[in-house]
Amino acid sequence: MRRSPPSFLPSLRLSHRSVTSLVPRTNPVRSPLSSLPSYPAATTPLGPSHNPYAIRTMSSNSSSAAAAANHNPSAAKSASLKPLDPVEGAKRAAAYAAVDNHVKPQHTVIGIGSGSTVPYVVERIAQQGEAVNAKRWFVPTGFQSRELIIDAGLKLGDVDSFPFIDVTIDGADEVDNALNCIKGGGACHLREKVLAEAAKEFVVVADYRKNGSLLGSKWAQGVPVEVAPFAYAKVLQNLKRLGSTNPQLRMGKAKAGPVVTDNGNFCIDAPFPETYMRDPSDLLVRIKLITGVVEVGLFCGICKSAYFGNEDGTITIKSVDGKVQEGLAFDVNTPALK
Ligand SMILES: O=C(CO)[C@H](O)[C@H](O)COP(=O)(O)O
Repeated sequence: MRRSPPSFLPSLRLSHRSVTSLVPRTNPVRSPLSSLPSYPAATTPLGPSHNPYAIRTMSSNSSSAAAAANHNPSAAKSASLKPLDPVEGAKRAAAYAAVDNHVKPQHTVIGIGSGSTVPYVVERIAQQGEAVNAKRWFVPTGFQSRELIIDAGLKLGDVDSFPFIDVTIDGADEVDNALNCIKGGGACHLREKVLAEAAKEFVVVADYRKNGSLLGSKWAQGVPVEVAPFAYAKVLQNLKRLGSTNPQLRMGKAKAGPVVTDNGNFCIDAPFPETYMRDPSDLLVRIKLITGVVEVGLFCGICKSAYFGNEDGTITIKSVDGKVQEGLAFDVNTPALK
């Protein structure tokens, strides 16, 4: 269940945008974080069968310790979280560790990225408790993270109200050793890059499949390129001319026609040969200079730390200074820092 509007409401000066986050919504079952484990999938409008970013557990037992911990953070002290399959478990471990290390009580503006790892970020932040979260604003990178923020009962901000962000945490499709990233697997990379650049610290969370050394070796479908719809055919042509092998307009999965981004644009996936991927900053500039391109899913020189959950339950942390810490033990049942 969503919590009631907090008692600090009258003392805050709220923008019209922000107020919506404090008004209880009529549908109580939108969140993969709080309520979904308690409802059969068939009755959830955006439940696991519809929402690719819903958190998936190994069993459908509704009385999970995770749900209990989400509703009552103190429950996390006495009950263990439900085990997840290795990939989901890796996402959760990475997200929890990153939140514990980078989302501190003094942080009041937090950017929330997109994808299937980010729900665990929001889950861990919610576990930090109402007292600390009441002082914070959360800025989303798109529709999905906006819903996550609202459904977790957190205060929704916008980047035009908060152009300076303390920390943004986001997923990635692939990260190299210099912490360059491919992003945009969910076609959210324009807003994701704005929030990454607006943040004092940009932290990436991902499972082990995203931990690479040469961009494009693990994420083979190409560099996501957001384009103005009317220009897509010309951009496809120019991407080929630039050297992309078979760039494709991204098509919807359960809709006829192209994927339309949160900004009303199209998305092209442009694979490039290894020689191009060896210098992602150079490739980024070349693609961005094509007229009609709105943003490129290459994030170069922005990320400060990347957290990867591993199959064996450990985590790996790569830092921008080149330091790599591997095989770190992390217990997701440790209560969140308050
Ligand atoms: O860039 C993104 C969306 O545009 C996502 O952050 C990226 O696709 C990673 O997603 P996931 O956490 O599901 O692996």
